[in-house]
Amino acid sequence: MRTVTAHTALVRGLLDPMLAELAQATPEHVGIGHPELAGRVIAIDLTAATPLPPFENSQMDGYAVRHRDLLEAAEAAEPADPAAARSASITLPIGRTVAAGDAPIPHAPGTASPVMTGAAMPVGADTVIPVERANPAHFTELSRAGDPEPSGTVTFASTPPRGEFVRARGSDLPAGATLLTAGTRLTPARIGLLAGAGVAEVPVRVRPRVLLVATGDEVADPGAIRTAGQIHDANTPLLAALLTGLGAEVRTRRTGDTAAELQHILTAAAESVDLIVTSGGISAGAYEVVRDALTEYGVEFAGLALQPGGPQGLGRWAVNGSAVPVLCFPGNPVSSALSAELFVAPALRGYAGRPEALPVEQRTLAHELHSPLHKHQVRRGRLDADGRVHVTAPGSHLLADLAAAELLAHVPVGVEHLPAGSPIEIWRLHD
Ligand SMILES: Nc1nc2c(c(=O)[nH]1)N[C@H]1C(S)=C(S)[C@@H](COP(=O)(O)OP(=O)(O)OC[C@H]3O[C@@H](n4cnc5c(N)ncnc54)[C@H](O)[C@@H]3O)O[C@H]1N2
Ligand code: MOO
Repeated sequence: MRTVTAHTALVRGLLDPMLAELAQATPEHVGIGHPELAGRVIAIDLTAATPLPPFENSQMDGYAVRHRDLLEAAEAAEPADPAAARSASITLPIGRTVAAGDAPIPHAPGTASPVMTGAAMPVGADTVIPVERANPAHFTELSRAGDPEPSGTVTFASTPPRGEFVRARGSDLPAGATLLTAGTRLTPARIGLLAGAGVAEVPVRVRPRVLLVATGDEVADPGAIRTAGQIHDANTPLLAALLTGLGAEVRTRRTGDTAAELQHILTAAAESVDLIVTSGGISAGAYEVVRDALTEYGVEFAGLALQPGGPQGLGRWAVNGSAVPVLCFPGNPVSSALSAELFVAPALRGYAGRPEALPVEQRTLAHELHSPLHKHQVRRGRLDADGRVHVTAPGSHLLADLAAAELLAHVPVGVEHLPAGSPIEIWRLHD
């Protein structure tokens, strides 16, 4: 039996060169507001064309002043005592108002210009005093460019530090600085950064295109069961959701137990996909459509020291000059889901700029368990209130237990029995 480690290396030998090639492919350009941008991966290093913020602006609704004017007015009020001057109240004439979105205006020296949060600092002013620290503590006169000259005054109780509440041009990022490097996954905050920097179209890595083919005469569409003995297709929706969540662009097909039909599907799709994944039809039965259809094309089938997920196939669909990697998963839903998690997910996470592995923890078993001696067993389970691991039955048809699971518990090869209280490695699901 092949070990999980050996099979993983063979799968990565197929997936890694394919993904490396995709990472170098011509990037796709996705609009900055497109809902599908989140989770995509930057294809090339991006730099800031302008500084962020692009102009000096106010951090508060308040009065823009020249700090020197405050100092001079305070000294005039308390000429003999510099300490008293710092806390002397100062009255200035009100200047022109500037609102967010207005073009920058000149600041008349010796005045206090009403300024709103985000508005360009009046040119010549260097400090902002929030309106609630002024007297009156609300705006009394707002006179924008083109309005009649303002005539009132405003009083400040003391002199703030120079530059207070002014956001300097480039204080977030200077022009030419790196916004994001190639390979970075787009989180909401990173999308916000690109948008703030004025990037309209984002060059992202193309998504791996995966053809998913579920097989089996017994497998039917939702609501389409016509005879006893048929079951609903759980694997296609499950694997499609899993692979889509990993960043793949998934297309799906279903076929019965006729090898020629499966061969036809694969040949038709081979030119337009980067990976083929099949489910079912690979074990020891009489009607193993995947094994029958792919063996003659050099796809190799092996038994792994793994449960669930024992039977696996791997190779390339090499027809008409294409050589698309093919992975064949067992038909049981839990087996195919775990096969995808163990063998495909790490590579796709890496391509998507995420940590390859699920979060790993060492925990304690709440109860005893048994495992096949010569296989690596992966059990599904949950943590109790004390953080101990409870696992469910090992059957690979148990979809409800998989759906309720929050962890995978690993029992290594060579272990047949673990008593309650044993240490056990778990992988956290739902990252
Ligand atoms: N004599 C032996 N029989 C089996 C062995 C073995 O070593 N010797 N291995 C068992 C193990 S382990 C697994 S896993 C399965 C794998 O079988 P296949 O990959 O050939 O898959 P199928 O036989 O087509 O299906 C297995 C099981 O899963 C159901 N299934 C299939 N497709 C779907 C789907 N799309 N949605 C929901 N359920 C699906 C199918 O009806 C079967 O019940 O073989 C064991 N047998
Ligand atoms: O290996 Mo199978 O996947 O146990 O059910």
